[in-house]
Amino acid sequence: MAMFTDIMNLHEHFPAIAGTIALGLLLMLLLTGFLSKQRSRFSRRSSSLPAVPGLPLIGNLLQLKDKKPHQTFTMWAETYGPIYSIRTGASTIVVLNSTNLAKEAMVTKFSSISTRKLSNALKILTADKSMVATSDYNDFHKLVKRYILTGMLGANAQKRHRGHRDTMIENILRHLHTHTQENPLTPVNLRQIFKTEIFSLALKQALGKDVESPIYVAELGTRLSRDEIFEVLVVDPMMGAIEVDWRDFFPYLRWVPNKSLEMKIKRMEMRRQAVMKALIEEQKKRISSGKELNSYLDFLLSEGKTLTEKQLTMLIWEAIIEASDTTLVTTEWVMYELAKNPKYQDHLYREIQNVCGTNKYTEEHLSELPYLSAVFHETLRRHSPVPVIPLRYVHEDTQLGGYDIPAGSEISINIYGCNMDKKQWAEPEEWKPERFLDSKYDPMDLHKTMAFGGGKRICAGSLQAMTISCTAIARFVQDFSWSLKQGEEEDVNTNMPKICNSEQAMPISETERLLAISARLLAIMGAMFDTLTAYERDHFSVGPCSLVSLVLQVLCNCHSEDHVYGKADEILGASFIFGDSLVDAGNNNYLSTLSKANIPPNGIDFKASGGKPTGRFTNGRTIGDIVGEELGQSSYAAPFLAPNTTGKAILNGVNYASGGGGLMNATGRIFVNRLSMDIQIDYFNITWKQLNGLLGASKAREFIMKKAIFSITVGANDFLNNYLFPLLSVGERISESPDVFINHLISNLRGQLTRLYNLDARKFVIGNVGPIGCIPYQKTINQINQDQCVDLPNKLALQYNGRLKDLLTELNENLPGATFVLANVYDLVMELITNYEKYGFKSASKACCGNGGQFQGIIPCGPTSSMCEDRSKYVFWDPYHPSEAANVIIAKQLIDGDTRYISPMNLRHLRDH
Ligand code: HEM
Repeated sequence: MAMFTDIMNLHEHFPAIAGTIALGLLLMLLLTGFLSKQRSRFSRRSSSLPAVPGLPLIGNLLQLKDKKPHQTFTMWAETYGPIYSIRTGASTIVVLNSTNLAKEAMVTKFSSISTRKLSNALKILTADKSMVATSDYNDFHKLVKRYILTGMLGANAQKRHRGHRDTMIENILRHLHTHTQENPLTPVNLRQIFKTEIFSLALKQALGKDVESPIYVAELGTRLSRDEIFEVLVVDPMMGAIEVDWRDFFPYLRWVPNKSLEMKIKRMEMRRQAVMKALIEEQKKRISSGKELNSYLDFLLSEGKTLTEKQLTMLIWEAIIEASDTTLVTTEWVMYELAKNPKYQDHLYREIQNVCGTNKYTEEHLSELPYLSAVFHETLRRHSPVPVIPLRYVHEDTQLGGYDIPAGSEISINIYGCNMDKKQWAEPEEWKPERFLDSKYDPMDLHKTMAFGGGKRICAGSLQAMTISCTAIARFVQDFSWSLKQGEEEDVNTNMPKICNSEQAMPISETERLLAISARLLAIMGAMFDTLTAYERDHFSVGPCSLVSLVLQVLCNCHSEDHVYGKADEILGASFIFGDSLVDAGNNNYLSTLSKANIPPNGIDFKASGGKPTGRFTNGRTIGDIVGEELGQSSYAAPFLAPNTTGKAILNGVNYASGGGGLMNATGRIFVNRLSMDIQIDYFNITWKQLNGLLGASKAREFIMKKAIFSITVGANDFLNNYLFPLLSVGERISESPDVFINHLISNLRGQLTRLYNLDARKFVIGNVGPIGCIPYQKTINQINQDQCVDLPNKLALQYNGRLKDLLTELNENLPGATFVLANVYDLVMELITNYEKYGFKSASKACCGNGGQFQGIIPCGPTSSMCEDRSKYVFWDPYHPSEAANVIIAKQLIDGDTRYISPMNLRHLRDH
């Protein structure tokens, strides 16, 4: 179902990808033979199954642009009937829109339609189906579904977790009361409070304990707060699940690499594994000390002896992520409807009063409150949090609704469509709880609608969802009166779930019960069931990761590094290069970013590419290239994100540097995308695992420790594109003094270097920040003279450099076996700028390539820039970066120079150390 989410994004970004589709069409023509075979097979066997007409090759993708897929499916059902087929790229999907057909697929024909179809991203995120919800229906599924029901979600297990639920409800109520007392006129952010508490419940049920203080995650080498853990375990995987991968639509293009996406997902997976491992290890210690709890982990450790460690981790994670969203979303919708309909709210309030009197509602009351149950089910019907069942795959020929459905088709069960079917529901658009008061419904039946699915794959958490949601609703209505902020009503009716920020939350009405509700209208992603929501769309930007770029990656860029300049006396094994645009060798080519250098005349002097741009932000080689070459490395360290940086290629080292990147994650936001140091190290973690696979654990360790140099060139952007750029970036300067900001930088760097040390790095060279007040950009915007530099940036650089020196001394003392070398780039570049003529330069103030102002320092280098005649005579290539000629001089000093510029030893010594 990530496909559906992809569709939405495809349409939002249509103009940007029009060219892509054109190229895609061409490519597809080559594959026509294959396609026609596929289609004829389908049509021969089910000739009369209605099909929604679409475009050649891409099928119905573009038609899904205006609305959410489940709404479009429902609209199509009016024309084509309750069962029809659509095509999304190369896949044929049979869409079911009525309860009878849904039941036929989920119950009667289950044995032929029980496998799951996952997107590429979901395959990685679910460890290839190692969870109840994403596994195929097989012995593993039966076993783990039994585990989750017995250990956590079944009726008996839920009794054992009663205390946690009561605590959760009391905490939420306490927050609401505090809010209304302290901020009686401000709307409350219900979602925020609920989210925190339900995450706490999920952790207690799954692991036995909430995260109360930051925990140390050994594999990430850092402590993470509870909020950060929520991001890693819940938010990131949900975002990852909806990442666009064109190869999901066109599986025959799976040979086309899409490495930046794969790495992004793998990084999420790696971080999630690391956090889960830390959480589980902590609880294992508790268990081995004899303290057992009623947690799912305790249960699995004693009962699930056949599970691998990875499976166990995935099952615990599943229990956390699946509890964290759908129940909250349903409850929020209920409160929205009650706030919108005071008549229904009063009805419910009176029912609760009649049954509970002055006592607080408890779970035991539910069977006596048919209206409460009706409110819950009507909300599930009208606002199903999982509007489309995760795609199922037909693995043997079958029939549905009398039509032949060939093996290989995908089945999409449109729950929303079933619940809006006019033949089954009178006025389905209306939210009318009383429809469920009809005597034909059993008040305690959990499955009055299809919202929880059906058959053998029916939702395992329905009991928990209903218990929590109904208790929360009853207590909210008992204690508060709820109303909507003016104007919200219309918003919701025209736009399905929409998320509002807290300023948009609704005001309270001043009644006795006092009200508090935010009008945050729900954004949902049912239990990883990748239905694109407003929330996801708000947070998700599709880059031009298109067929064009994918194909170009394969045909050009990725081969530009394929040369070997090899030397017989190969001494340095590998350089692992981290940093910013000063050393980026092309990673940003694979990102949707504004910081790119893969346009001419960048790279004009880069021999290995024949003068074509490679993504380096200079005319030739970077310092990293030159150092590797001089020290005998057999080929340049290739960009991590390049598709062919795999297999043995990584034995020459890998370059993780990214234009715009910094020590802080927020640095370089103005460029939209870039790899911060934290991400770069996460990526090295992936390389580390690959090296282990290639060489075996002990050889890999020796190779990394002895044969590899880790160079780090970073920090300038933290000043230029963060601290000194407060309006466009995060604006640290507004809230922090230079001392505090630099403290943060140093503490980040300490953590990052320690992480690399924990991943076996031993030989480090760290560049300090150059004289950033002397670059053509700064000189131009500050309108100073040729021989002047801007004071503040240089002062900040010097202050940081002083602290960096101390940090490296500290690490040299504290991390046994490691050598941290300081590259004094500041003094080196200053020397070049001050005495440029001595080094054969004609200018040290003007950019060779650029435009704007006295120093050509405003517009970066590109095809329309003016370019100097002799590139070897300029210290600066462009408004920010040194020329290759300057890089050569700097690199030579670092390799063989003395302690003025490189200390305590130069890089040749470091290599042989
Ligand atoms: C209102 C809240 C919820 C709704 C509407 C909902 C809906 C669904 C739906 C539609 C399915 C797919 C069924 C299928 O593929 O046929 C499902 C599966 C599942 N749900 Fe829920 N869910 C909710 C809450 C929860 C909670 C709170 C948990 C656990 C804490 C949970 C755990 C699961 C599991 C483990 C499965 C996989 C079952 C299987 O494949 O056999 N759900 N849910």
